[in-house]
Order: sequence, then C-alpha cells, then structure tokens
Amino acid sequence: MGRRAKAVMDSGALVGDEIILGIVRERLAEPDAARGVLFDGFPRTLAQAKALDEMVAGATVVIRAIVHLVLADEDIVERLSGRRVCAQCGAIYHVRFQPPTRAGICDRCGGELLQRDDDKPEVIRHRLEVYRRDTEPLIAYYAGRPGYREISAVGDSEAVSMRILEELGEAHG
Ligand SMILES: Nc1ncnc2c1ncn2[C@@H]1O[C@H](COP(=O)(O)OP(=O)(O)O)[C@@H](O)[C@H]1O
Ligand SMILES: [Zn+2]
Repeated sequence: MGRRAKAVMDSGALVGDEIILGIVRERLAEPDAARGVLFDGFPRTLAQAKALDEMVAGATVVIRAIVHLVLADEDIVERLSGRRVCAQCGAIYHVRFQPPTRAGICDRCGGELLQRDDDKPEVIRHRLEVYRRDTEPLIAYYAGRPGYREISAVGDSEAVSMRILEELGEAHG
C-alpha cells in the first residue's frame, strides 16, 4: 500500500474510490476468485456499490448475500480503542476481551503490541462520522435486495461468526 494511502487510512478517512476499485478489479481477475469471493469492508461508498453492480452485470456471477453487521457506537468505540496489533507478526489482541499474557507483548512472537493510528479516540470519532456520511447510505441501496440481511454483531467473534454462518446456511443450505 502506498504511503499516501497509509496517511489517508491513519486519518480515518476513506481511500479514494478509484484506488479501491483498482485493487478489487485486480484481485477479482486472479484465478481463485472464480470460486467465489467474500468482501470485508467493500463496498463502502455508493460509487463503489454502483461500480460493483456494473462488474456483476458484465459477468456470470451473482451477489448471493449482503451482510449488514449491526453494533452500537459505544461498543464499536470500545472494540477499536482496545485493539492492539503485534508490530512483528500482525497478531491482534484486545486489552479487555483478548489480553496478551504480558501487557504490551505478543504471546506468539514476543513482539511489541501497538495501537493502530486509526484506533486512537479522536480518529475513531472521525471514522464514525465518515461511516454516517459515506457508508450508511448503502443500507438503503441494498435493503430491498434478495440476500440482504441485518445481523447483530453483539458478542465475541466466535458468537458473531456462528450467527453469520447460521443465517447464510438457512437461506442457501
Ligand atoms: N472500501 C473501502 N473504501 C475506501 N477505503 C477503504 C475501504 N476499505 C478499507 N479502506 C481504508 O482502509 C482503512 C482500514 O480499513 P478497515 O476495514 O477499518 O480495516 P480492518 O478491517 O483492518 O479493521 C479504512 O479506514 C479506509 O481508510
Ligand atoms: Zn507477534
């Protein structure tokens, strides 16, 4: 990822649509994408969603499911602000929900645990504003479609994964 994109991400803003769409198009062109794909964090703007619809319209693929994970702002802030990432191996911890054995030290490799710049409180607030303005409109864009689902993101990652799998299994066997 370029230095400019990193600066944008650290500030809590979104990377430009053309950059994101370029990354997505490139990845979709790889052979393994033919087996199906799961996007996490894409699309995040109306322009991205419309571009995705155009890609789908020109290909023999369908959007099978659209998952809207719902969580209160206060829980989002708690999860993000407590997240710590190992500078050496990338392992992810949480100061409250998944603390390392020794504070600030990675259990796996002994590396130093750091906070992402965009997980600092003032940046989290900005990310939520950007979400309200640029991403929340996607709910109305997708809500009437087959496969659209709202799923509660309350609980630990295992509980949420189970909930998502159950929801998807129910509709697609
Ligand atoms: N679809 C997207 N459109 C624009 N920017 C994006 C998109 N996905 C990720 N980004 C950029 O990357 C940053 C980190 O993405 P995020 O999904 O929060 O990471 P993670 O999944 O690691 O928590 C975002 O704040 C944004 O700057
Ligand atoms: Zn580590």
